[in-house]
Amino acid sequence: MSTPRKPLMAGNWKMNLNHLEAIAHTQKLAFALNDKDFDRVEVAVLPPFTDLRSVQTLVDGDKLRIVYGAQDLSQYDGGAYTGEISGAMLAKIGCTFVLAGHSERRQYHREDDDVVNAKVQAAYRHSLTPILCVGEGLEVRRAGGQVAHSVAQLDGALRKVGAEQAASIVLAYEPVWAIGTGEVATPDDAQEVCGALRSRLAELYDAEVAAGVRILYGGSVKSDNIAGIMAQPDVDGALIGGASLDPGEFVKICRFGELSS
Ligand SMILES: O=C(CO)COP(=O)(O)O
Repeated sequence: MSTPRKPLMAGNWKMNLNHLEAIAHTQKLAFALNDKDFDRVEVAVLPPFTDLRSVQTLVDGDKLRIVYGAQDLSQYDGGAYTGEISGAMLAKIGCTFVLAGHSERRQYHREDDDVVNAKVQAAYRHSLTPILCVGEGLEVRRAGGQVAHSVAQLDGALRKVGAEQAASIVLAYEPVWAIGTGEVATPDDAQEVCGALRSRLAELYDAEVAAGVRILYGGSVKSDNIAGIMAQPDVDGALIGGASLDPGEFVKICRFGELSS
């Protein structure tokens, strides 16, 4: 049976590329993508906040076939929260997606499941699609606790999130030990946790919700390791860090999304 889920390849630029560099990068990306026929994969970029206006201008002006989003949002909707960016601001600038619960936010900014849950709800209040990241560190992996850990993070983030909203979420399994390390999870590792996340969605909601949600893998994805990961039944795309900073390499990875659909 063919999957109804459109593959999604999302480039998380992290804290790289200023707004001028973002213009050059997006133009190269647009040229490479439009050069080929990418119909069956959704391509997203997640630039720093200060780049969003540049990216929006190019995407709108040139009708580019990419969508964009942010790497974080405030759990609050507005007011005296110095330094925060609200979901409303992101929606107004045309964001489709927003990351929630990335391990770097959990680790360096002490975001726990309650904060991640509040951010997921804030995203929905402003019609943004959360890309909810879960994944275990090395200690947990060595102890064999990767499924329990990732499922617990999913449960925490989806508290008070109804079926209609959950149906549109995107999940990303990003084992922390594989992020930026060159250590990529094996296709079986990726499938084990992505499959468990889908089963958990069926328990929390129903089979239809579970079957429709896209689940990405992230962690040292490159064009030479993505094929085996994309071949897994419960992997619907990738969240790409370092390799998304090279437009040629990113487009090559996106091509595997197209091929797998
Ligand atoms: O954290 C990631 C994407 O969100 C993965 O980063 P790398 O692809 O650089 O390992």
